[in-house]
Amino acid sequence: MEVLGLFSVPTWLMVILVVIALLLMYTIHKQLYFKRLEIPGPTPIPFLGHIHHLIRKGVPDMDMEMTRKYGNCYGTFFGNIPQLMVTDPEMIKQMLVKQFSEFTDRPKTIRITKFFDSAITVAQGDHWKFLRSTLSPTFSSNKMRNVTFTMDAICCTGFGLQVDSQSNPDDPFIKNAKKALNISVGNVKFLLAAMFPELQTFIREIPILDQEAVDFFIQATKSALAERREAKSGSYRDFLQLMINAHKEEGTYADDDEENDLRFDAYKKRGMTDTEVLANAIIFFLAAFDTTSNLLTFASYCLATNPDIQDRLRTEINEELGVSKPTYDNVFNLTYLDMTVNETLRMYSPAQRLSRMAVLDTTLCGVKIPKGLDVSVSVQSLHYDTKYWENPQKFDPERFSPDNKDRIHPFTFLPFGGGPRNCIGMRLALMETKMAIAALLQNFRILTSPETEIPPKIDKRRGITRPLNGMYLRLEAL
Ligand code: HEM
Repeated sequence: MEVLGLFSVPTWLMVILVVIALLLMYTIHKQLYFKRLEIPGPTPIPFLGHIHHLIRKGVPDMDMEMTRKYGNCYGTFFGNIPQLMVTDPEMIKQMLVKQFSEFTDRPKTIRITKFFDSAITVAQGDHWKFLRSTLSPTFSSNKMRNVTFTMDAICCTGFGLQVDSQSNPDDPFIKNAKKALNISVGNVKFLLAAMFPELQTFIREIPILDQEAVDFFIQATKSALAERREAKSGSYRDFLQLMINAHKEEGTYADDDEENDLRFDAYKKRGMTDTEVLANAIIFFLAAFDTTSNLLTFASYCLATNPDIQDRLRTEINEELGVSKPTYDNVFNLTYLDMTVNETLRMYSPAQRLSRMAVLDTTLCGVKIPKGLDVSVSVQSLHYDTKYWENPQKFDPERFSPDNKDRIHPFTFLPFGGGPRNCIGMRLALMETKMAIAALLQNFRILTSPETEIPPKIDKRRGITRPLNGMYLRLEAL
């Protein structure tokens, strides 16, 4: 093929060059998104955006570095998908609470599977509203009074199954929970979806969760469901039963394939489908297990490395509880325990980001936000910002004392998110963690060992803050 009559290029080469040029124009157009909105941010790499930073540094470190460089509101790219990062407390309050109706949904940056579209964490609009109002009663204080420690509690509140995580670390529930959460982003379909978001309509399944483990939970929940339906007894009081009741009450049980009316009333009428029951049972389990167990791990580490704080906490527990077992009611009266858990959540927040999506064109404190934009909050940047926390690297429960608590700048401490779409399991998580710490300190002294990593290295490639090399501590019986 002649080019401008000057030289000739083989047709196949010409086609390749044109395709490359078109692809470059595509990615440049996508990545000029924040320039068009006049929002600052680091220069993205064509197609990858800032994925390379995420892989190299992990979410918390990347967010902190970028916040230092670009301030409280800047744009980044996950592939070609724009993400607005916000750490301004006023903007966060507007988005999570005051303008909630404009930010009701989480972004579906990458659609994992159709199956998980039915999960409360992912569901949108009226569908989410229906799921949230159906599932919320599970976490009433009466329910909380009847449960015990993390894995057992979640299996018990969620599935009505007996799991003994304390004495059997090989329990299939534990093994599969750990496996399911080994989320991998180095997957070709996942990267393609990030580079060409439009392809997501065609790429229906992006298996970033371990499918074998997900199948394990699907089977476990199906058996629990079948058992309930056969037994027809009203003795179960967990959330699986609540979900089953949700469609029994209304009588009109919908087919999973049926196209449902998106109005809230229509959802209420049709009750929950089998897929919704299954997806939510699994999501509750996954959302609950790793977060709570890591909070407990880091709380134990903080107490082991701060023996004076541990002694003061034990004194409070002994004075208030004596030899009584920790319960829902008595642990929530322990002020210093609350301060210690909050400070652990500040330093080692299991959740690293909160995300919302604009459901319409709007503005947030004067910043123009187009419909569909992912707006994310970096929890770690907020929790370590020297503007709000003096000497943030220091473990200091006094920050949360009754005297100091009121001085904490609102919307700078967000371990459980905020607004109507905050963590539905917050009370359960706090109760389990506080009961576990109280029981531990009544019976043991928590000590470091020669293997304890101080400070612990954090696994940066996971969505949840956890120690990279496990946590080695010693327990000395009292
Ligand atoms: C220390 C433990 C936990 C932490 C730090 C934590 C943190 C969070 C955070 C930050 C969010 C996002 C909130 C937002 O976007 O504003 C969230 C959502 C959620 N959490 Fe938790 N969580 C914990 C334990 C649990 C437990 C025990 C359960 C259930 C048994 C649970 C179930 C959920 C669900 C279902 C959502 C989505 C809520 C919705 O979209 O309506 N979490 N959690």
